[in-house]
Parts: sequence; structure tokens; C-alpha cells
Amino acid sequence: MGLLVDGKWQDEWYDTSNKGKFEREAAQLRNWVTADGTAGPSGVGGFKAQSGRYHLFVSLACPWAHRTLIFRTLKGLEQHIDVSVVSPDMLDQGWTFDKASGSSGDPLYGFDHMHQLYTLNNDTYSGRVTVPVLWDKQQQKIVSNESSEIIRMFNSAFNHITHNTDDYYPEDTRLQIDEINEYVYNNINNGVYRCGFATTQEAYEQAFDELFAALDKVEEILSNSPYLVGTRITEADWRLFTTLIRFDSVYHGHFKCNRQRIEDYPNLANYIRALYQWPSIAQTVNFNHIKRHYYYSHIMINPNQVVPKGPDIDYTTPHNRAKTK
Ligand SMILES: N[C@@H](CCC(=O)N[C@@H](CS)C(=O)NCC(=O)O)C(=O)O
Repeated sequence: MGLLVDGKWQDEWYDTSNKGKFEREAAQLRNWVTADGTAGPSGVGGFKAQSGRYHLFVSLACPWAHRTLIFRTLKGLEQHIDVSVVSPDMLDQGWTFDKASGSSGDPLYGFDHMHQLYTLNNDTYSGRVTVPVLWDKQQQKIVSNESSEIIRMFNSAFNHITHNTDDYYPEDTRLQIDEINEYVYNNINNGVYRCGFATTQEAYEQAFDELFAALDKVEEILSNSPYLVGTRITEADWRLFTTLIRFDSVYHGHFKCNRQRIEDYPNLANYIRALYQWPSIAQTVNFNHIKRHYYYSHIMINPNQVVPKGPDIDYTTPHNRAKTK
């Protein structure tokens, strides 16, 4: 685990010097692929949607990268955007393309490490080397390393190429989607990390209480509504899903999020199955990479790197949720 400082790799754990709290660094590379190549809400223009031009780098373990894989599948972008998978083991060199430990390798440059891609993009980059990364093969540049924005690009920028007009961020519910995203991000998506990476009892307990209050709240919402925002599935559901699917296998034990499991929430247990069983979604979920990454890479938390065998949860069993697109 480490970061780049002026383009040089340094092996360093997260800084929790603010009262033991884990504070996630904001993603820095924020350009947008758009249908016509004009600039998006941030960054510079010049990234026009074209088949075969962009490459997605992901970890199958990472919940943020998982969002982008889900949107690539939902929006029929598989033939238009290739993917490389990093090894689940993120140790002193950060993410690697080591095929022996489960990476698909780097087909573009044959790099060994993800940080080499970041320094190819900018040889004086300072910051964390995170996945996902959306790479522009034409300009040899990182378009974006922010998953919430990559999924918005995938949602609409390539529609004229794929003719898939499914919309997971519909105009009429954007305000509600943004509002629930913010809440779920702070308390659940990032909330589990705030529990797991806290280095004081106080910081952990605060994150823990906020996490379970938020899970109670989404359980309540889902008792009255098929999805987080009304009757249609939206990006808010997919963003929640990638945390829920890792919860019982990893966050409950490794990150000490153990008041209860997702399986113990009646609505969430059914909802997680409805999303898991959504066409082509199960193939984006890899429990081997998920468990291996967290338990083997976070030596600060699990110094002996032993990966638990359980739990044994079957997400293919029937659920009671209506299926409405
Ligand atoms: N804001 C980013 C966060 C991505 C992120 O933190 N990814 C983690 C993997 S789950 C990572 O690459 N961490 C490496 C590090 O922090 O050094 C996004 O949503 O895309």
C-alpha cells in the first residue's frame, strides 16, 4: 500500500492522524468522455465516445471499481471498452499486474504495477494510485479515476454507439438520487472503511454507529419501496449493492462491522439477491478476489494474512422483490 509523491512511489499506510479517523482522499483525475468530445462537468474536453478507444482498469475486489464493471455490463459496453483486472494482492507496490496472483495482466504496456500507468499519464503525479481508472488509448491519458463519474459517462455517453438507452440517472429523480448517494456514500460505502481503518476506539465507534443507523434507514426505505428511489432501479441501487455484496464476507469480520449481517435484515437480504440475480450481474462478483484482497493486503489489520473460509451464503436463492427495470 502506498502512494506517489512527485512521481516517485512510496510505501505508506493511510494517514489517520486526525483523531484516528480514516479520511478518503478525493480522486484527482476528473475528465469526462462525452458523446461529442466536449468537456463534461469537470476537467478538459477531447475525450469523445468511440468504440475501442478506452480501456478500464479495475480490481474485482474493489467496490468502487465494481460499480464501473456493473455499468459496463448494464449498458452493453463489453465490446467497446476492454478491461484489465489487477491482482487482488495490494502490498508494498500497490496494485499490480502480477498474473501469478490473479491479475489479467496489462495488455497495453506490459507494466508490472498500476503506479506506472499513473506516471505515464503524469510523471510528477502526487497522490494515491487507485482503481478504477478509465484510460484513453489514443492520447495515452487517464480520463478519470473517479468511479461515480465513470458510471455516469457509461450511463449515457456511448448510447449512440450501443443503442442502449437504459437510464440509471433519470432527469426526473436526479435530486433524490444525489441526496441518497451522498448519505449512502458517507455512512455505508465509505462508512465500512471508516470503521475498518479507524485507529482509535472513538473513531471506530462513531463510524460503526453511523453505519448501522444508515443500514437501518435503507432497510426501512426498502420496506416501502422496491428501490432506493421509487419504482425504477437507478445508480443509487448499484452503488449500494457493491458494498452490500462485500459486507457479510469481509466488512462484518475484517472491518469489525458486526452489529449484524446483511443476511439478518429481511428487506436487504432479499434486495441484495434481486440485484445479484439481475441479468449479467453475478458474473461481475468475484468472492475469491474480494476476500483475498482485504484479508491478505491489509497487513495492519490482519498481520498473518489468513483468509477466512466462510461465510457460505447463497445469493442465488429466490427473493421476494418485484423485478422492474
Ligand atoms: N474515489 C475513488 C476511490 C477509489 C478507491 O479508493 N479505490 C481503492 C480500492 S477499493 C484503491 O485503489 N485504493 C488504493 C489506495 O488508496 O492506495 C472512486 O470511487 O473511484
